[in-house]
Amino acid sequence: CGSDSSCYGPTNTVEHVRHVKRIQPGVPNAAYGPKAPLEWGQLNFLHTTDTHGWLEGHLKEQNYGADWGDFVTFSRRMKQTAGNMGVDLLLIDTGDLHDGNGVSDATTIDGTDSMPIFDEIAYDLLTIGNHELYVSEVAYQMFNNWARKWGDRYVTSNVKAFNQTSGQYEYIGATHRYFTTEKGLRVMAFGVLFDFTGNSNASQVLKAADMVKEEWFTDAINTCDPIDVFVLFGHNPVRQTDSSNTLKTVFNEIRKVHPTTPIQILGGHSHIRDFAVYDDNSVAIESGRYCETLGWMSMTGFSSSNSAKSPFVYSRRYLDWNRQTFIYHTKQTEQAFDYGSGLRVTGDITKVREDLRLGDLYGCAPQTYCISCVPFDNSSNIFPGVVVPAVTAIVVNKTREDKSRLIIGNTGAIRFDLHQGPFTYDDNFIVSPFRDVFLYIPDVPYDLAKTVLPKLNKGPIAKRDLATMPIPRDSCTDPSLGYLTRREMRQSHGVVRRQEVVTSGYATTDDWGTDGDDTEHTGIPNYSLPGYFQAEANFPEGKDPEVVDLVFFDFIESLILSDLGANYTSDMVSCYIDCSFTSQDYMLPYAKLAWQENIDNCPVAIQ
Ligand SMILES: O=c1ccn([C@@H]2O[C@H](COP(=O)(O)O)[C@@H](O)[C@H]2O)c(=O)[nH]1
Ligand SMILES: [Zn+2]
Ligand SMILES: [Zn+2]
Repeated sequence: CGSDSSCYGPTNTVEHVRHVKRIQPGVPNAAYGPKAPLEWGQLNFLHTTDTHGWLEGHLKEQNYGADWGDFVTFSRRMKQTAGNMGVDLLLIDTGDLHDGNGVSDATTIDGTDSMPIFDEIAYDLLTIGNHELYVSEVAYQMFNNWARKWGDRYVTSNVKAFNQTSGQYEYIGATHRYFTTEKGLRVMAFGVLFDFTGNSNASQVLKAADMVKEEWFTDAINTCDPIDVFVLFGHNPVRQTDSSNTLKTVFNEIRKVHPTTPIQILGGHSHIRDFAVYDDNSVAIESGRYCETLGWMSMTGFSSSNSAKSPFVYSRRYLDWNRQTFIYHTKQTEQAFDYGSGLRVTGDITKVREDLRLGDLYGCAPQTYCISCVPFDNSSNIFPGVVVPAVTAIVVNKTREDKSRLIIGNTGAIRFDLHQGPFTYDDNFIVSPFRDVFLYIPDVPYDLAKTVLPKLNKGPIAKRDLATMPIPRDSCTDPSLGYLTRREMRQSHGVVRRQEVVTSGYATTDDWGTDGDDTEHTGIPNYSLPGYFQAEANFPEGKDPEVVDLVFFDFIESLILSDLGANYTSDMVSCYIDCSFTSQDYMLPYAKLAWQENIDNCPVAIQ
């Protein structure tokens, strides 16, 4: 039926409107906490993205202190509310489930212990992130276990995995999902990853421009089955930031056939809160990162026969991930909120943390070091304050320790601020989660080696986080807490207490202005940082070395070789300490070396 309007006829025709309308947000509540109840519509969305294993919540930041068990309870209560109101609520995740926390990364294969916890949410739609594709074992875990379990709810429209049995690349999840909501809306969903190229050969990422030419896709958008709304969700920033973004490509193809059918878009990957208006009948939300944010979007405008009667009205909100938020929006009390299911999940997380010994203490960090809350050269910045001294002291090949060395890394490898107080096994993964091997080229002339960092910092970045980071203000110390066990933290700090103050946190500006944050915050300083850092180690005093061992992460090997020029090739590169010594392995020895003062009485700083 192609672009013949009879094919998608009366079920989704809309009157044209000039502007996408929205429900006016409520009047802010003066007290700290959510400002007003959520604006429910006929079709509502709760959105998680880039959780990166933070299922335990943020043990040192009470504003993000809820754990996945709290979210299990919240999501179930919200589904019930939707049922009581006679409206639909879809739960959607847009990928990056690993790399960022001990719960997901302290097992031999990332996700072994965290994925069963993640599975406790009744998601309607999930899609894949790039962090499910760097390591073959992880990609196969998604392909062989979770894609099977999630069935057609796992939509990976442009991602395939190599099936060792058939010898073919096959879609990891479903190509698309056509389904009818409980209230009868007919939904066509596509889940697209950005044009990612850093995957292992266990997977294949189709460029979106090619994906939209696939027969299954043209069939799906030209189907004679009625479509009331498209859900275009993907591991992709909602704002077109660079050419690898694929949402707009797919959006444009849908619009060629369905000029006015609503397209609700949910994105991720750049770790920010954002909301973008695509056209009169299409809006897009992006919901942050690391279980700091839960995204909310609603729309109203379908008639009783599900046909759209424009203008649609929309709302969007970025919820802070804490129990106070969850309790407020479910109209519960602290005592009445929990469900057994949520408490069981909290217990499961505690057990995983104990089994993996994530609370084991390695040092007592004397202060907080952040990634971008102070300038890159400030002594409280994590690069000069921690990363450079740590790699200088720890990344040493004993057989070459007398050599001068330059150690270069991408700043994107450091994923989170390091908080003052106990530095645990978990914090190692929180700060430096990747298993990027330290490689090296021996005896590179220093005059050449010293040109690499400036060249890297002028060239394209092995993408770093765009997200803003919270800074520790109003920190309070509680010396009664020694080790960071989940239970202790929850008892003492798991609940955000209402205070008559506006605290620091996300203050978001998006296409609709500045009223999207569910709880008002004063904002967070966010200094730009270069794409790469460098440490100089064992340099002679007062003069330059003649040659250096040039040490770097395997993640940036190709960039380093291209900056060194044609005389340097990959056969000159080998593992520096050994091939199992990675970016997960230098922080713990450094904590043992540098942060033993106050170790027996290390105060926990809760922000
Ligand atoms: O082995 C790795 C893998 C990734 N990185 C860094 O992470 C970002 C991507 O993270 P998102 O959560 O998808 O934004 C990548 O650009 C690198 O900066 C790494 O350092 N090592
Ligand atoms: Zn991510
Ligand atoms: Zn990503």
